[in-house]
Amino acid sequence: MDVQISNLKKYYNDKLVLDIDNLKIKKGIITGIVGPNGAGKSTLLNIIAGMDSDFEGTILYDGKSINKKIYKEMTIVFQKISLFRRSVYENIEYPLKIRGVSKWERRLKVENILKILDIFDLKDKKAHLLSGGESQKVSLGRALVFNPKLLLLDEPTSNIDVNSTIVMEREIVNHNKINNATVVIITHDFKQAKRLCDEIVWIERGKVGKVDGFF
Ligand SMILES: Nc1ncnc2c1ncn2[C@@H]1O[C@H](COP(=O)(O)OP(=O)(O)OP(=O)(O)O)[C@@H](O)[C@H]1O
Repeated sequence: MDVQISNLKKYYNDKLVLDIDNLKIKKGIITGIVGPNGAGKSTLLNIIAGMDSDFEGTILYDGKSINKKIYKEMTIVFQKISLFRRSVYENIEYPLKIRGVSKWERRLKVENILKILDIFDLKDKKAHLLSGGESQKVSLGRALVFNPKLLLLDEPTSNIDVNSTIVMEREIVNHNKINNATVVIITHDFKQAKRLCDEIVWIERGKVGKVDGFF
């Protein structure tokens, strides 16, 4: 899925926090969004995710305005993780449940995700008892489990140790390659951006800037 952003303006209490004339997120690649604190990166990702409709301008997904079908084909992993007060298994199973996937197929998919993200031992643990890093891994699992066409990630490895970062990055890239999925990732880690991303968008004071010579 590609995303075309045109004439986007977003205000918080009369303050213009996003002002983007034209930005295209290309289909089937990993796009990194980088820039200083408070630049508007999370605000932009939330708008793309359809979580915030209070803006001026247009966002088109494969040329269409947001609708229920498009909404079901994408997901966002927030910077501030919000999991249900249920088991890790139930949290990861949820997106499949609401999409009408059968019970046996849900089990297959959830167990596969638990294995590939190396969190099988957390399966029965209550999500509100997880550490920050464990929660981030479960959140990525909950996002990957239904093979979203558009995966939006807001600093997904900010609390993650080196080995788990390798595992998470591997699965983000696998998802992109195997499913030809579009991935957008906000990161403050330039090395991570270089490792993962095919393109970089630099955001500063709500505007898209130049990134010549990044790679
Ligand atoms: N709910 C809100 N109400 C008012 N202002 C907000 C709100 N959310 C964000 N802002 C402001 O909008 C601007 C952009 O914030 P945003 O979180 O998008 O930045 P960011 O680039 O993601 O920053 P960081 O790198 O620190 O996560 C900031 O000035 C922030 O203070």
